[in-house]
Amino acid sequence: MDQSPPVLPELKNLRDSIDNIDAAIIHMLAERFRCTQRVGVLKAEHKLPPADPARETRQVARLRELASTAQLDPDFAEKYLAFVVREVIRYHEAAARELSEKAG
Ligand SMILES: C=C(O[C@@H]1C=C(C(=O)O)C=C[C@H]1O)C(=O)O
Repeated sequence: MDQSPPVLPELKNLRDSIDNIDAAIIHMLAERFRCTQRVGVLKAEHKLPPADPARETRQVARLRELASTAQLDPDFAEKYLAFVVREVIRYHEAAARELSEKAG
């Protein structure tokens, strides 16, 4: 017999939406990383630095504004961006290393 407590229909509906939203976020992040991978290759080929702090400053301001409008904590939005950008820059550094190793 099923001993688990009954799950309220509203809880199940909310969890279904949460699962859909998480799936959408994963797909969007995958697309974002596809773009940034290509940016990393372009930067390596043109000897541009992996990080662009001026661009990041503009992105932080923009995301904080969007978060405020959407009633999301702007500090959380900024932390999210910093987390993602840190990973992107790691990839860009690796792309630059790979290219310079290939060039010998
Ligand atoms: C993707 C880029 O490289 C880095 C990563 C960024 C990002 O993930 O949004 C933004 C700026 C750069 O530090 C870029 O320069 O556009």
